[in-house]
Amino acid sequence: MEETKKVSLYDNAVKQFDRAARIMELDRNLREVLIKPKRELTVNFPVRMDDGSIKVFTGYRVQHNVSRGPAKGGIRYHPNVTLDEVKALAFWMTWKSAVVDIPYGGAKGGVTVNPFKLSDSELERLSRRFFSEIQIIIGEEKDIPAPDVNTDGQIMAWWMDTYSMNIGHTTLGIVTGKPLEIGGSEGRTEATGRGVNICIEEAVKYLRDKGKLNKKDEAITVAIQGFGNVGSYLALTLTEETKYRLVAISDYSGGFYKESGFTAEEIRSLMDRTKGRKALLLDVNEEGYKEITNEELLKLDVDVLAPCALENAVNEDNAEEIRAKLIVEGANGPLTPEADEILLSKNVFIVPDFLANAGGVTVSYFEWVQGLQWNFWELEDIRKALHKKMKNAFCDVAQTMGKYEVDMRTAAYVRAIERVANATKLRGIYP
Ligand SMILES: NC(=O)C1=CN([C@@H]2O[C@H](COP(=O)(O)OP(=O)(O)OC[C@H]3O[C@@H](n4cnc5c(N)ncnc54)[C@H](O)[C@@H]3O)[C@@H](O)[C@H]2O)C=CC1
Ligand SMILES: O=C(O)CCC(=O)C(=O)O
Repeated sequence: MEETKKVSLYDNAVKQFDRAARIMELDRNLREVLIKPKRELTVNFPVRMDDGSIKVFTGYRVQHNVSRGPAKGGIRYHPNVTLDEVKALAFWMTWKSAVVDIPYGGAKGGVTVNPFKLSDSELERLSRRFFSEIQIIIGEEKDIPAPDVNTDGQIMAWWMDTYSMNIGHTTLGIVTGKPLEIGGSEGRTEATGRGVNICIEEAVKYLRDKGKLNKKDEAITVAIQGFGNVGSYLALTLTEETKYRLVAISDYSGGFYKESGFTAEEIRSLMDRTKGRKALLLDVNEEGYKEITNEELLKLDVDVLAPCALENAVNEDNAEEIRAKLIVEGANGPLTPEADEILLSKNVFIVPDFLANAGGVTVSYFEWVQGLQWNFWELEDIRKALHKKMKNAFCDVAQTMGKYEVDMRTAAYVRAIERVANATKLRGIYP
């Protein structure tokens, strides 16, 4: 039987880095320093199940780079989590923090588990045990976890409580994405989706200025894959503005198409009804919407496609059939390098993940600063500060595109690598 080689997400991420490294003529030794993760921790840990049996789970925390500040990044619970995936996600976190210029390095974590197969008490025991296991490398000035796929405010609360109990006092700065009642920040839950929205706005302006998007009075049509934290808040913020027509949404179970566009009220209602469950949109059984598959959604004739679910959604098998003019990556790694190449050759404008979805880590940074000071800000101030950060980063990267005549992903790497490389050299790690 022919053996198929599994594609490494981390190797794919390094390929993206290398394209930028070549263009900026990055020193080869410095490249070695910058691509390698600093620390990789694997933990196998027991959890008592409700029936009294013990199950051993595997989890990871990878700190990719800490030159510009503490390691920072979410932790996901998913059956397909591997060390390779977590390494790639940690790698992207480094460039994400750098491209929006917040003083963090990059980290990511994951537990290989299907959380929907656990009871609430099993989920709590797994969460608390896992967090204790990784406590040897985390800390409010060392490495600060946050939510990601299938982890939410409740899990952040358990993690914060576990760490605080273990060290003997409440430590708000150990985790971000916490509920408001226990030191969370206004605006964190919506932040990633809102940040993606800001990038769509800036990209539409950019394309209009360049004469590449000729729609004037008509609404911009959008399709969103994924209706979790990122996708649902992107949907909500877009439908609150008349300049967009959100025509398609989806989740793991499939999607809905609505030619006239979803209203904010409909999105709010879908969010309420799918909250805390597997987010199975199709269970909602809505009237007046057409059911579509995820593949159909990706190939819709829309102005903007926002993949906000998992990695590799757009790949060499479907990239040719993508019809959107603008792709704004809400998820981490939703396009394979092969898809990227095909789409660029078709002149599709792509706002890369580590810029497009940096709103989450930006407001996490605000939450961390507030938590360290025990002093909390108003929602309006958070939204304003987020908007400023995202817009500045977008414009900075757009300028770099012009300077080097490259695509936006490569330009974003160039800006991010410049910052991390400078920090590395200044600190003297590089001889
Ligand atoms: N939560 C955050 O603040 C941030 C998340 N991200 C990234 O955004 C992506 C989504 O994360 P969240 O929204 O937080 O996760 P989530 O767990 O809240 O939602 C994930 C969504 O994707 C859907 N989904 C899962 N597998 C799918 C498939 N095969 N096809 C279609 N839909 C599928 C799920 O049904 C759910 O609607 C991930 O790549 C994550 O790393 C990036 C930056 C920050
Ligand atoms: O909020 C954070 O610290 C990081 C969120 C995250 O994991 C990501 O941006 O991919």
